[in-house]
Amino acid sequence: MSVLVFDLDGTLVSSMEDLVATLNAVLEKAGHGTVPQDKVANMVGMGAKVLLQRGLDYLEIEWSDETIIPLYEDFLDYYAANIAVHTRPFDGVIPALQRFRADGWKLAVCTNKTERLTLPLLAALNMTDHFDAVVGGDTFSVSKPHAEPVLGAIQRAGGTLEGSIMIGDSVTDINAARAAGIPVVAVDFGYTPVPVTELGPDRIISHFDELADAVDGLRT
Ligand SMILES: O=C(O)COP(=O)(O)O
Ligand SMILES: [Mg+2]
Repeated sequence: MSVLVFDLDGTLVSSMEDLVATLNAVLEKAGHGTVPQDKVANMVGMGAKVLLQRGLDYLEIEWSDETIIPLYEDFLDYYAANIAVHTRPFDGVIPALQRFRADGWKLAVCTNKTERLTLPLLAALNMTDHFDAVVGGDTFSVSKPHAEPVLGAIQRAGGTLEGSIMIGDSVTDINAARAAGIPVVAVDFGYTPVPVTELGPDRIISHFDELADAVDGLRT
């Protein structure tokens, strides 16, 4: 059976407001000021530690692997306590997941968000049961754009590489899909500094209602 492998932030869920609130709460508490929301959209996709690093770079504050640690712990705590204040699945996501599953697809999440945040977020949004496997940024020793988490998600979902498709919102997802050797559908409403039209995905959709046609087009 083939697997649809979904990215999480910016693909399945609109999480920007909660990510911005968390990032800025942590930075402010440390006396570093805040980052505007439209800038944060370009910083998401490689997990919370990289988000903090990019936020500090934007504010021109020097950081080291060591000075990031307490900020990262604060981030995990604050975000865990405020994980779905504004975060919701994008329009059409849930019915699309239900339809694909009814059609015999296996479904997986492959995100660079750490498992410790991914699992509670999916639970808070009642989305856990839609998936046959959930892979986070720390499930394997490497994260997207490496192939391993994508391949691991397919394997854990009980599917085959053949016929499987990745759905994501950024270059990280597109490169991970390429590395795994599967086609990729990009959503154009996610979080990426470079528009997906410039990243060469196999298909682009603007709404989850378009995913079935995109998937059909990749299978014929
Ligand atoms: O940066 C993150 O926290 C994770 O982002 P992703 O779900 O788009 O992989
Ligand atoms: Mg994403």
